[in-house]
Amino acid sequence: MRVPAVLGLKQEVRRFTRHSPKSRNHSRENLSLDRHTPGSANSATKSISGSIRSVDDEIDGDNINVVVRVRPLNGREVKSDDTNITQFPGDGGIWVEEKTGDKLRPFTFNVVFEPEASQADVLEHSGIKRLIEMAVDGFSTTCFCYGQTGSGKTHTLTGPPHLFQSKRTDPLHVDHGLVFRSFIYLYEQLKQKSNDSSYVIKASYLEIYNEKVIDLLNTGAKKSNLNVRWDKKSRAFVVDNLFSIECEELDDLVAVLEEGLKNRAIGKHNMNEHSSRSHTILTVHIHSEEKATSEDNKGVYITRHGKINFVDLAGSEMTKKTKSEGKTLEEANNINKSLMVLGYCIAQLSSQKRNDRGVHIPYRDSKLTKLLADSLAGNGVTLMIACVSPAKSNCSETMNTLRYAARAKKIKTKPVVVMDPREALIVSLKREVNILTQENNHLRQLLELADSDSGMIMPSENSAALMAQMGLDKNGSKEPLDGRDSIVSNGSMCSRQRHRSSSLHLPPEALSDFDQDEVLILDSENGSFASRPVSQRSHDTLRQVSSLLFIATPATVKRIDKGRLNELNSSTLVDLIKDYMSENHDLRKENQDLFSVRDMLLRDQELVCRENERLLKKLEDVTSVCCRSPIVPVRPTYSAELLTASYNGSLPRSSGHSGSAPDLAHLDSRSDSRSSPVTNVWTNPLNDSQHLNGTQSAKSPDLRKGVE
Ligand SMILES: Nc1ncnc2c1ncn2[C@@H]1O[C@H](COP(=O)(O)OP(=O)(O)OP(=O)(O)O)[C@@H](O)[C@H]1O
Repeated sequence: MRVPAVLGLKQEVRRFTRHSPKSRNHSRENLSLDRHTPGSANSATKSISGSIRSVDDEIDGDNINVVVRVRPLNGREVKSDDTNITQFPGDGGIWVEEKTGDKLRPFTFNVVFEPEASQADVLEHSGIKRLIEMAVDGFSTTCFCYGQTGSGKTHTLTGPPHLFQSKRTDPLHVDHGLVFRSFIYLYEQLKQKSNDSSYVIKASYLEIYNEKVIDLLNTGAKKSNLNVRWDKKSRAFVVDNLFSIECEELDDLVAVLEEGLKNRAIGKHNMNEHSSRSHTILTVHIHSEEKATSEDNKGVYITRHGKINFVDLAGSEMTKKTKSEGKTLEEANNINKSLMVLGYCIAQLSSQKRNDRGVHIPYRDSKLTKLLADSLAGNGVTLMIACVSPAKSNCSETMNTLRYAARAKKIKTKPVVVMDPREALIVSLKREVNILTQENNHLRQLLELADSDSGMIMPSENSAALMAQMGLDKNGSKEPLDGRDSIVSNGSMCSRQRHRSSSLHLPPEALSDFDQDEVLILDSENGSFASRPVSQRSHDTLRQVSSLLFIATPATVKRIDKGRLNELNSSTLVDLIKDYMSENHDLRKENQDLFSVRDMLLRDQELVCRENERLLKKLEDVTSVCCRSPIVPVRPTYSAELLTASYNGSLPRSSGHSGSAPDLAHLDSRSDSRSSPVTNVWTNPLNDSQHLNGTQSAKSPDLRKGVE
């Protein structure tokens, strides 16, 4: 479904699909994380015993969320009789046996996935779903996989290499990784959103190979090194000239993934047949536009720019073990160097000293850390998946990874919603106008300009004479007032004081009795002045108004001896009242100016909206002629198949797939496992007493060392 929508000021090529937000659980401009618990994830969590502690439940404020995935022993390790050194006590714990017979080293994370955990489990319980939801809501989010070479990072993110190598990818394959599954979840989310919102999805894919940034979607520019620079406006590092492909449908996004996987640098070494020789960052940008519904922002369209980065880091390597030589050795050195900088940044960010001033985080020391800077300690939300091998032969690497991960867990970020600056300004100005309008009303009340008997200035003999002298009618008004700004009624007339020391000719002693934050009210009975307090808030507001409209701020309020006002001569009183009248006039003008600012903003916005509508119509014409990026290859349609029902739920047996029939056997087995409480998920040997007493006895960890 494609419907033109009203947009902000972007001149980009856009296509729109309207979706409906059913529940917006995150406060949009809230800086802290909401604890969102998607029902499905939660119910699944409950059915799984053992070493899972869902991030959904346990998220630690705005700390980086860290989960660990332990891969199964691989063929080579099994062949060489390598042993498993990891144990899973439950509750996000993992124990590692550093030396045979030695005490176990305990670590705790948000979630630990045991070797039997499936790819679907990682989607359900890693917290990635919440990240996607937050990205849809305008947050900048990142999921990155970290670990030694061959520990399963690429497997976790994109699945085994053969998955996308065949001509026709099976969209229902159980081995599909987190990225593919997240794409489906993302489009499901968008589909559920209301008609009030429109979304544009764009994707870019880059790799950092030997410290060169290469666009994986722009094969024309053969491996040219893109420039990474600091962007003042977005206050982040950006890559110049990176291709960004608009993805109207799930298929487009999958095509981007395929294209990137095809072009990324893969090598072979002793520990991995398909080793990633570069770090890759796949970014999905989610531009959303929603009509504001709150009273304050009615009529305003709020644009948000959320994104989700999937970062597949190349694995750290012991070159002795991998037996790297020549080109592979050079790659390994570069990989290790950038990972070392990343590790150093993580250590600095997590250290207590960070709160001290002057702690330097060396983001600039590598392209990887530059591009991850915002995810690590900026305004984003981050999920780290630490991948480890359970094999004894990889013990030191596993310990290193877990130590890194434990450090990363301590890093705090400050998530914020990224809004279009212009729209953010409109929203904040509207809010300000609203506050000022209220404040003006409040001030009027304070000044008793509304219908009020007390403190009202009824022309007494004295004042009537004075007013006649000033050419005022008995209402104290010189000119007719418009309805909206009428601030004089029932013959009342008063004002607050402003800078008028020069125009007032009051004797100094007459000013001594008044507090600074008071206004003068002329008493109708005896023609004398009485003081009324002005709140601090009113003063603040006056200051705000002044700064908005460039009007001088009242600095102080004069002190006047009310008892001696009657002693003032009539010309002084005339001056005083004239001054109040001009003050009154100023107030009215201020009010008018505020209204015109608001009207101007609304008019401006209206124009922008119309212009956008026009551009959209044009774009509709253009996109109907050329609706696919030439970079993205045409591929079979996943969308119809996968989005008609949840990937994890039951899909219809008859599908609109143009190619071969989907592998429903996989699907069935998955559905079966879901419906049964006994899932094919990791089990916790320690929760299972039989297991405990049987072959796999868990040793008690050396708790004196403390949980990391
Ligand atoms: N959880 C798992 N279940 C089954 N096989 C796995 C799992 N994790 C990894 N593997 C297999 O182990 C091998 C190495 O995994 P992978 O290539 O993902 O490692 P990596 O950490 O990305 O390595 P590198 O850093 O060298 O790229 C692959 O054949 C992969 O399919």
